[in-house]
Amino acid sequence: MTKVKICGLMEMEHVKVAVEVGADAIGFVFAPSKRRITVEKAKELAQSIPSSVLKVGIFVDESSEEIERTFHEVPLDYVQYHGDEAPEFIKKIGLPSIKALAIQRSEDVGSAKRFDVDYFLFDTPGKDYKGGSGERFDWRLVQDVTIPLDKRILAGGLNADNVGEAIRQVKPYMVDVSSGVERNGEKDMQLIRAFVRAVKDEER
Ligand SMILES: O=C(O)c1ccccc1NCC(=O)[C@H](O)[C@H](O)COP(=O)(O)O
Repeated sequence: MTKVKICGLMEMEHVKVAVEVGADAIGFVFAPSKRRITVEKAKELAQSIPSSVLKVGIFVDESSEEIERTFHEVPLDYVQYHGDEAPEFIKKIGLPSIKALAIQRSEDVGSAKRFDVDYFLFDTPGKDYKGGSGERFDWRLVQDVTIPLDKRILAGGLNADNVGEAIRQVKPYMVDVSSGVERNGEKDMQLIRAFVRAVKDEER
């Protein structure tokens, strides 16, 4: 069964509904974004999340000190590197990791081999911020890549209507959504429920 990550949560009611409907991971954005959350707030939300649900911190070219401090203080399960972090930087920090790759051309996936990380997150290049654009990229660009299926997370413009097709085409280990579960720029409980249901309805 494909796993689901709901990203950019900032309110307790949204965390609760995501957990209740069976999200496997929740993402907190600690980078410039309209979804940026403070460490204190993320810590409060994290306390209501059972250990079976992974807590992921999203960082963009942040210092190692700040990443390590946030990881332990929240506490998080994974660090998602969403900027131009070097492979050596990620390796030196040594925390469980996800590297986001902005996919525009097939060559963009090629950089993956430089990284020793737990997962790769394929995303649409950001516009206002580094991620969370709400736009899809061409999924054919990541269909025939050599990255093992169980290391692939698909993101970028997913929603309840297109996630089934995305899973059939890309066969990711996990799908990730932010804009697709928002209405008027705010997370929406019905859309969170609909997204998770759409993923769970789709067998790998
Ligand atoms: O979501 C953000 O605002 C964001 C800002 C800066 C870096 C990363 C960000 N999001 C990371 C995610 O994992 C998003 O879920 C992913 O980019 C997909 O977003 P969307 O296309 O809106 O579903």
